[in-house]
Amino acid sequence: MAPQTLHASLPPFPPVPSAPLVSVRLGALEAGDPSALEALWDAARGLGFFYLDMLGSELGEAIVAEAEQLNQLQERFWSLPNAEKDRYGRPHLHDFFAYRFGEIEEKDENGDKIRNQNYNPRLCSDFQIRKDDVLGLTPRLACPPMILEAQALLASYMRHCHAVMDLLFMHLTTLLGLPPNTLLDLHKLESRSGDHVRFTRSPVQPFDEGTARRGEHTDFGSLTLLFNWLGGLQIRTPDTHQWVYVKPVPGSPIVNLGDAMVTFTAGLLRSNIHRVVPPPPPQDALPRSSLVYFCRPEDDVVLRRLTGGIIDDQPVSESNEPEMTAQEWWMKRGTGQLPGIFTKKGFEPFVGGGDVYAGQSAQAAKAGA
Ligand SMILES: O=C(O)CCC(=O)C(=O)O
Ligand SMILES: [Fe+2]
Repeated sequence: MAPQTLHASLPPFPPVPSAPLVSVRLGALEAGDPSALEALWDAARGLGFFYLDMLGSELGEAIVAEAEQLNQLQERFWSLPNAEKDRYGRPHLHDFFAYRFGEIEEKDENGDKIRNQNYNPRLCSDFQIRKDDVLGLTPRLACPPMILEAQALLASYMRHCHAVMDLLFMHLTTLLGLPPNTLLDLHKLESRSGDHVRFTRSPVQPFDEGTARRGEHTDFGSLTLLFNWLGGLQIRTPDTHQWVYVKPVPGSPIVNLGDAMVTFTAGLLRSNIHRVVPPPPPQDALPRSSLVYFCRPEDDVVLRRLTGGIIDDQPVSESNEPEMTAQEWWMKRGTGQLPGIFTKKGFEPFVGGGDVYAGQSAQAAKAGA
């Protein structure tokens, strides 16, 4: 039986224009169904986003059920007092794997930011739980007792999400004409990597263009598996350049490709820009959460184009940028040290002025996807 999800108990997603994501059935990918592979290939090159329909797959339905449980856990996490959450925040814990929050910037007469924990409402917040901590691959960062108590659930969820990633990597390797296991070998579950689960939270707030722009980003890992229950995620469509909502679909989380896949494939695959804004009415009266699994290349993988298959037919771009390992890349991108935006042409650092989107992406780096 299909797992129950929270969607049905929430106000409905309204009939606003929404992004044309195709739906790919996980069960069909597991069976190697050629039409599902074709849909995966088109989505990976076209929009870089698709729904992954979990229903009818044992693995998929387990993930949906676990995501609901983790969403209940994140409700409890978000209801902790701010002072308690701050114990697990930057900079005490880790520059990237930590609790982070944005605030409405109140300035004093000198233009200095007023820090008043009780007054300034917290804007979008997130909390990261590292795969290597949960699977015992690294000394564990401090975390609230409720997270430790959910160890079995988190470990199972991470293993299950990674199994989905493995399946996608296997098919994408074949579709790209690469030697067997090429992408799998760069993303082994038991190797150290920047994979993590993210809880995100946005309070009820009016739409604000400046805030929306600061959050525009591409994900800088390889593949992302995203559950959300209310609208608010928007992507900018490659053809019309319009921001459009992505409708949450029960049982069908969203998969999107990140910057590493663009680099590995010399621009064949797409990492599309996206952002989170308040949900469309009538969903805007509720705070919004999402649950994200980010899959990144193993820490010591050097980010450069792969050789083989149809990647070899791609033009060679002249770049003087120094090569980085995956770990250097996510650390720099995730902590705002490398503002910029990733496009088909590769990474474009923000140098100021000019492109209307460049300023947004400089700030987007702070969104730390
Ligand atoms: O909350 C969402 O729906 C998307 C979150 C996201 O894009 C991210 O955390 O990178
Ligand atoms: Fe994202």
